[in-house]
Amino acid sequence: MSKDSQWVVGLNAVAAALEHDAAHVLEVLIEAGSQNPRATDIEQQARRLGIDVRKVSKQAMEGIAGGGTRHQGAAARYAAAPTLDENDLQDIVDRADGKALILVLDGVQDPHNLGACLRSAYAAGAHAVMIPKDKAVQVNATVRKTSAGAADRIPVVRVTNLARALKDLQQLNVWIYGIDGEATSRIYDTDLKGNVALVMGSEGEGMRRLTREHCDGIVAIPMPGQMESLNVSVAAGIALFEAVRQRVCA
Ligand SMILES: C[S@@+](CC[C@H](N)C(=O)[O-])C[C@H]1O[C@@H](n2cnc3c(N)ncnc32)[C@H](O)[C@@H]1O
Repeated sequence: MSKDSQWVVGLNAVAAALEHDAAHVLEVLIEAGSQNPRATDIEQQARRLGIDVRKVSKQAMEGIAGGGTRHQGAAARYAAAPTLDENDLQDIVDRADGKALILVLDGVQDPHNLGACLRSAYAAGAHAVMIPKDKAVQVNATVRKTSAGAADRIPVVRVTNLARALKDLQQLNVWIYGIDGEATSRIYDTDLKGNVALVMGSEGEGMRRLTREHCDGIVAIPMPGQMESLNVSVAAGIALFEAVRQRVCA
C-alpha cells in the first residue's frame, strides 16, 4: 500500500472534500483573481478549518488539472486513500461481516464512467471497487472530479489479474455475478443479500471471456425498450441499488 497525496480539482470536488473529509485535505489552491463566489466560499471554508490556502496563476492551475479537466479555479491536495491490491481482499471481506458488496469493473476505459461508478458504489455503501491495473482507466483527476469525492473515500483495489482475483473472492465465500444485458436470468430474481461481487463489462467489448468464466452466475437488467445496452455506470448503479434494496427489505 502506498500513501501519498493527489490533486482533487473542480469546485464540487473540492467543496465535497472539505465538507466530508477535511482531515485529508492538505491544502487548497484558488486561482488568483477568481471572481467566482463559490471559489470564495471554498477559500473561507478552508481557512475556517485551518487548511492552508494558496492563490496560484491560471497556468499553474491548468498544469495541476492536466489536459481536458476543467478546474473551475479550485483544487485541493488530498491525502489520497491508500491504494489497495489483491492482498487486501481478505481484510475487506472479513470486515463486511457476510454482507460484502464489491463492484468489479472489467476494463472500463472512460474516466467519466469510472468516476460515476465510484460515486454510485460509495453511495450504495459498497465495500470496494476492483479494477485491473492494465488496459483500464485508473483513478486520475477527471475520475476524482466526476466521482464528486467518492474516489478518495471508497477503497479502490487494483489487481494484476482480474480472473485470479475473482477466484480469490470465491474462496472467501463471495458470490460473483456478471452483469450482462444478454443474460437470460434477471438480476431481480437473484439473491444479492450475502457477500457478492457485481462484475461489469467495458464500454465496447463487455465482459472478457475469462472474466465471464469466473462468474457464479450471469444476470441481466431487463430493458423493456429497444436500446441495445445501458451505459456501464448506469447499469452499475442499477445493480448496486438492487443489492441495497434487497438488503434494506430483508
Ligand atoms: C455498454 S455495455 C457493453 C456493451 C457491449 N457491446 C456488450 O456486448 O456487452 C457495458 C456494460 O454495462 C453493463 N450493461 C449494460 N446494459 C446492461 C443490461 N441491460 N443488463 C446488464 N448489464 C448491462 C454490462 O456489464 C456491460 O458489459
